[in-house]
Amino acid sequence: DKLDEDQIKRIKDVQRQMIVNFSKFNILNYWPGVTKILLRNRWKELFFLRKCQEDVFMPLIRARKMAKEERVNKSKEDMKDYEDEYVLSYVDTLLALELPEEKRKLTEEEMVSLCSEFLNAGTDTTSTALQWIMANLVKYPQTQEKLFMEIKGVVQDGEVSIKEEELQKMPYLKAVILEGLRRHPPAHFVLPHAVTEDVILGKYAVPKDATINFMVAEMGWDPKVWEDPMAFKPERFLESGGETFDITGSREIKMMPFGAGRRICPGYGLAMLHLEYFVANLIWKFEWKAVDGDDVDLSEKEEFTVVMKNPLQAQVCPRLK
Ligand code: HEM
Repeated sequence: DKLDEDQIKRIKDVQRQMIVNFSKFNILNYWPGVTKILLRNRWKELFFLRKCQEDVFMPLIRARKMAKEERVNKSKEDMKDYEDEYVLSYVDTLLALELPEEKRKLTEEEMVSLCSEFLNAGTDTTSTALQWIMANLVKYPQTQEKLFMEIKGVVQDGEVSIKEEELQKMPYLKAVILEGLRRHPPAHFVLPHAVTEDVILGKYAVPKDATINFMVAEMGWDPKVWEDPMAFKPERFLESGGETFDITGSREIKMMPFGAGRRICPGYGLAMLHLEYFVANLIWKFEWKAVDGDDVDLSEKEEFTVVMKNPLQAQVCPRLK
């Protein structure tokens, strides 16, 4: 059932290749007819990587399909239901899916694309956000200290790791995460959207089917909405009189690191939980300091997400005796 280290490494390597080449391949979306001639070699590279992805994912998808068939047959033979004894995976949900309008199942190629999207969307985003947040906690030691003191007030001395329930008692932690997502949203744009009919939006006419997008990062940095927007100040999220900030934008949209509305990131709850859990534990267990003479460079670089141009380097000292 579980993947071995070698299989995990193969998935990681092929996904990493896709991510680091993402901007390079993105341009192929525009005028494919023209780029197929002008950027022939880039297309070749993309097809080669895609083939590698299929070689890695397809055997795993097929194995899952076979396991399901075997289970169904065994259930029939033994007149017993085995479904409860088995952990449902993302691939199982894809195998069961029937497209309602087209009345068909997904092809293996579509499943490979969805698995790839799910893996990248669910890991690269969160790890990028985590790195940006930790970089700010290294750059601003007073913020790190304030967070540590909050954690200390909630967690018993000597407790090895922080539990999920304890995170709910840490408003400053949540403010640090929100400020990280506002100041450094991993996605500076959402996925391409389209309007289903001609609309007038403000002063602009948006024709049916036109691709539209949102400038996620710029929204979070808008000086008309945020005071001193380029500064890292988690306190701004504590000033709302105890009301929790609505990250889904259902009341008002002041920032939208996960998008908003019907196509909002389906993993936002998990991502918030992961970020709170990792940041709290990393700060509870270690003191994070800048490497001597290093001022923590917050320059950006675009990959699949917008990452730190110079990845964080820090001195990490255990706090627990
Ligand atoms: C800090 C972490 C994350 C950030 C900043 C983030 C951000 C986003 C954004 C901006 C979108 C596009 C929304 C739109 O087009 O309107 C998106 C889509 C998506 N995200 Fe996340 N995400 C994060 C974590 C996750 C996690 C943990 C998962 C899964 C476990 C996930 C799965 C997805 C998927 C599958 C989509 C595509 C949804 C669709 O096509 O409608 N994301 N995410």
